[in-house]
Amino acid sequence: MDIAENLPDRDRGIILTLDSIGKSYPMGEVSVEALRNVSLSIAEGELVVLLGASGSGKSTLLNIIGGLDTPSSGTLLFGDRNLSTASEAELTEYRRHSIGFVFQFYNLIPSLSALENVQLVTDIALDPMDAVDALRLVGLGERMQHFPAQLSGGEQQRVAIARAVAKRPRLLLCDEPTGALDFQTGKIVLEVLRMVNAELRTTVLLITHNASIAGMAHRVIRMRSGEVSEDYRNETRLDPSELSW
Ligand SMILES: Nc1ncnc2c1ncn2[C@@H]1O[C@H](COP(=O)(O)OP(=O)(O)OP(=O)(O)O)[C@@H](O)[C@H]1O
Repeated sequence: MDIAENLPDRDRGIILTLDSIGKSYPMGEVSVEALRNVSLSIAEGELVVLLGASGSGKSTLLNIIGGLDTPSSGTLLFGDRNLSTASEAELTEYRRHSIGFVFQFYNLIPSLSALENVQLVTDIALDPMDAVDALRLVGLGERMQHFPAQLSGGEQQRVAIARAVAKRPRLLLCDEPTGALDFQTGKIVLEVLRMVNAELRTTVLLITHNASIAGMAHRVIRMRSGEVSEDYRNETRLDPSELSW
């Protein structure tokens, strides 16, 4: 199957290639095999939802893709750059410039305003967006001077998304971005991610245990016991407002 099918022509390159990725954690006498023989590639511009039950290996995979952890075996390419043999310094540079992270808990600095939280990143990025533009993009143009405690959970997550996209990463990695949010607020955050993917053309990999979210993806990958158990494209995508759980 052409994994870039339905994508605009300019987005048909492969951004990420995983070949037989394995990850084991030594635990005394035994070791936990968190990932086994994971092979897949992701096309530039795709919005991929990675599903799986707790313990299936989703976060481990995301951490390896994001350069936060290294595989025990196999090869990981970002474009044609081999990350499985990269040094710590190279991985730091990769994380800093190529990857945006959004986690379940927003990790904002409480003593800084929304704008200052985003500026922390734009101050050190190579070719950042204007921090004000990033906050307007996520619909927070009117709340920029607010501190995290003055914002709702959904608004704080939108600040976190603005912070992640402001450095113009090629890949946005989201680990349970709606996990701490109620249904309606979660859908607003998912709409922001859909819009970032559509308008900025940022490749998005979103991991969740919530199978309902799969409907908004170009492509769905399901993990079970450290392996890819399913990998398919949605013929028709749902708008986040049409999702229900
Ligand atoms: N640092 C670690 N040391 C030992 N075992 C680990 C470590 N990190 C993860 N594991 C194990 O690897 C397996 C996969 O964990 P992982 O966190 O990737 O799953 P997950 O699908 O993201 O789960 P969840 O949805 O609960 O976050 C689990 O069995 C977990 O206990």
